[in-house]
Order: sequence, then structure tokens, then C-alpha cells
Amino acid sequence: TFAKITQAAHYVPENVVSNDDLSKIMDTNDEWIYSRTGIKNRHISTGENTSDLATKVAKQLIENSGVDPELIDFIIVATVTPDSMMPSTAARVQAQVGATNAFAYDLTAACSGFVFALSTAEKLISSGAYQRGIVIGAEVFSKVIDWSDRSTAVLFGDGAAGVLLDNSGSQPLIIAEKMQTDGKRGGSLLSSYADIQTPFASVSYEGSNLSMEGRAIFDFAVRDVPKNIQATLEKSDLAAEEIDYYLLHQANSRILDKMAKKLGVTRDKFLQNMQEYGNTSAASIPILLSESVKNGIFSLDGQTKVVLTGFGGGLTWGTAIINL
Ligand SMILES: O=C(O)C1CCN(c2ccc(-c3cc(CO)ccc3Cl)cn2)CC1
Repeated sequence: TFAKITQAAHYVPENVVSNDDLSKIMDTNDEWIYSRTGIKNRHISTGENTSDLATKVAKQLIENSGVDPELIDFIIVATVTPDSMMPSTAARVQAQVGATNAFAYDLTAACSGFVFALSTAEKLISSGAYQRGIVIGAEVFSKVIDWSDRSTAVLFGDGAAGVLLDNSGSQPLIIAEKMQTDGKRGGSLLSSYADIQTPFASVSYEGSNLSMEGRAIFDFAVRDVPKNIQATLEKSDLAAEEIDYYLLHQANSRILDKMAKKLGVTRDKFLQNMQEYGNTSAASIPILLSESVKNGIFSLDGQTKVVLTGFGGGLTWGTAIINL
């Protein structure tokens, strides 16, 4: 049995916030943001929560495929900004779309979350245990950002995107994969601590907003991620040139420049849309995938070889080389 991605969809809040809009509420400017990150705009929720964005994606996947929601076996949502811990965002989506026979859970791997969740979903199907599932990356990062910290507030955006999978594949969905974690370096990208305030303990963590050691994360991305991609390519017996497109986490356009150079691959193969969405964490890779299908860059006809690579909090990073 082989899993196959049969549908992709994305949804972002309507509210567009430009670099100039941000320069009116914090000490920054379009030139600095665009030259250092490649970001021009980001979509910021005006009240929609993560499950609302994820539900809109799931509804599109179901409507566009015509699948009966009662035939969906599982829903996995990759997010670090859930509406709540209980119920999970995936459980909320399950209720909203009427997937009454689906088990549902969230997966936390920050900006690697979609790749980690897709790897898991592929095993659920290719093992023969289940037939159909939905994998969504969804974030409302605007609710965890420290809006007084211009070094991070300008980088992130809100959004959701995902894929519908079934067992109709005639070839493996994942040709090769390699997922990694280094918890020792996790302190350089933090969010959403929960204090321990009880009759028996009093432990509070300074700031539960996002905090990032930008230089450390940038260097981690440039140093560790190309090695991971190369190691995954070696596992796949494919040369870098045989990959049609590289869909990397949309954190920073200068990082994509460096990746292309390190891998000796033309920059054009590294698709990008952070100019419009900023860094949407777990949603960034699936938004890029869904938009690329919608814009006709490639289709889901099984003829395209794509590298998906996430990297971020944990620290986590990972690549899946897939047949689309
Ligand atoms: O001064 C400059 O040029 C600054 C230097 C710091 N920058 C950074 C640093 C790290 C990230 C980042 C964030 C995540 C979290 O999702 C994951 C992966 C990455 Cl690589 C994005 N931008 C912006 C430009």
C-alpha cells in the first residue's frame, strides 16, 4: 500500500499587515525588514483562532475531493499555537467538519511540524492500518509574539494549509526522510511557558511570549539544514539536480540563497512566498505547496519530485523527499 497526496488547500486571515503598517506601530521600516528577511507583508488574525484557520483548510480539502467526511480515519494538526491544549486543535477541526470516525491529535515540532506530521501520516496509511487522513499545519503566531520586540514581531504571520492523503498511491509518497532534534539547543527559540503556581510550588518563567536568539537560529539553519538535505538525498539515491522543487520552511529569503549555493542547485528551484506571508511556522511549507499547485507550478499527478524541509524550534529539523 502506498499513500498519496490527493488534495492541497490553504487559508490565511484576510487582514494584510505591510512592513509600512508595522513601521507605524514600532521602530522599524520596510527597507530593513525586506532587505534582511525578504518579507513585505504578513496576514494577521483579527479574531480567528488556529482551529478556525485549520477548519477552513479541512473544509476545502473535503469539498474539493468530494470525500465523505465519515470516511476520514485521522486528522493531525501541527501547531505550536493551539487554541487550547484540551481539546486539541485537531479535535476542534474534527467536530467542525463532521469527521465522526476520525481520531485527531496535535503534533508539536514548531516549524518542522508539517514534515514530522506528514511522515507520521504516511506510515499510518502505508502500514495498511488506515486508508484516509488529513494533515494540517496551522498557526496564529500573532498571539504569542512579543509585539514590543521588533526583532521578532516583524518576522511572523498567521495561516494554515494542509493535504488530504489516501491509500491510492502507485508509488511511495516518501522516497526518503531524515528528521532530527537537538533539545540541548532548544533554549534559543522559546514560547508559551506555563508557570507552576500551586499550594506546593511557585515557579514562574519570565515571559511566555516568543523569544528567539536570531543569530544562533540563523547559523543553525545555514549549518545543519543543508547537511540534512544532503543526507536525505543520499538515502534516496537521487542527485540534487533530479529534484524538481525545494519547498523549505519560509523563515528568511537569505537562508534560501545560502541553501541553494551550498547544495549547488539553481535558486529558482527554491520556491518562496515569505514576501506575502512572513514566517507562518508549521503552516509555511503546506501554504507553499498548496499555492504552487493552485498556481500550476506543479500538479498532484505523481510526476514531480519535491524536497520538503522544515527547521526551527526544539531545535528540530527534517526533510522528506516526496513524489507529488
Ligand atoms: O539581522 C538580521 O538579518 C536578522 C537575523 C535574524 N533573522 C532570523 C533568524 C532566524 C529565523 C528563523 C526563525 C524560525 C522560527 O520559525 C525558524 C528558522 C529561522 Cl532561520 C528567521 N530570521 C532575521 C534577520
